[in-house]
Amino acid sequence: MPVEEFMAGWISGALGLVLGHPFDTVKVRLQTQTTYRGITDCMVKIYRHESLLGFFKGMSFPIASIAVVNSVLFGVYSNTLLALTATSHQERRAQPPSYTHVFVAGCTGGVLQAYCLAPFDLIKVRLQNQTESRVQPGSPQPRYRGPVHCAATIFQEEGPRGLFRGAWTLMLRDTPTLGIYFVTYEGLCRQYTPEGQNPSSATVLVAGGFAGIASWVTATPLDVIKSRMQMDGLGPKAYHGLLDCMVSSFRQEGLGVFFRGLTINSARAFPVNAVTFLSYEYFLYSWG
Ligand SMILES: CN(C)C(=N)NCCC[C@H](N)C(=O)O
Repeated sequence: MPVEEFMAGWISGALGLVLGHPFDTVKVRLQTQTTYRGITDCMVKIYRHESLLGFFKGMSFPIASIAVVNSVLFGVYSNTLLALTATSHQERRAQPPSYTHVFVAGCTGGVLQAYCLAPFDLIKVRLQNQTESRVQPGSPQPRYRGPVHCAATIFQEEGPRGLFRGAWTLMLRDTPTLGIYFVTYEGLCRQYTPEGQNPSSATVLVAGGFAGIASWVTATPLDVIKSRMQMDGLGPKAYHGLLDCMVSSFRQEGLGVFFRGLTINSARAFPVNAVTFLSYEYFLYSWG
């Protein structure tokens, strides 16, 4: 099993993550809290109350976890394509796989990465939703002191299964959307690259960016529900499951609730995934 794909997936994921984390914090706040009037209001309030550090809350853990998550995604994707088409990454430019194979491989990567991502994502969302200031003396102590304390507290208060709160929704979100992610990337690369050649860096950047947007636009409705289910372990339970969360969010806030964070998700997706794909292709090319 080629391990380069796993390594390249890890490093490229980490680069994309640092770039996109401030956008991600704003998105999570907009999806789960009703105190903000929009993206600008949310950004101004975070900056005033929590300083620049507020945008980077909950980032240390994803940096560690991206090693697992992104390497699983790209490694499983590429190795599934290898199993389906018997072509390696280098051979695929001359013998491109069918879009059905690309979609199936993307979905397979999506299921497995969602399973690994679930506890890390839960901790990230809980930490991002703490609005207490770290820099103002005398302000109230946040519930979680950091990622390890957060994991231990969830384990104690909500049990081991608590660490997988929202995992099904995450899997439903990621399985088809990661198929869409890789199909969009492949489609755009093929469209703008002469047959048999490798795509240029500009093509990889644009195709990666649009792959990110296409997948996040389709992922946003379940992303909102996933974030709400993850926050539901705190205090009295508001939802009896995924369907109940969808129905009661719709009843209380209308159809628009499923598109909360869509703009910020798309704005974040372009640079993050442009950098992710560019560095992924670069590492595979230089190690190849
Ligand atoms: C729609 N979904 C779930 C994705 N496209 N997932 C792939 C993750 C890529 C990158 N780390 C990111 O966070 O955008």
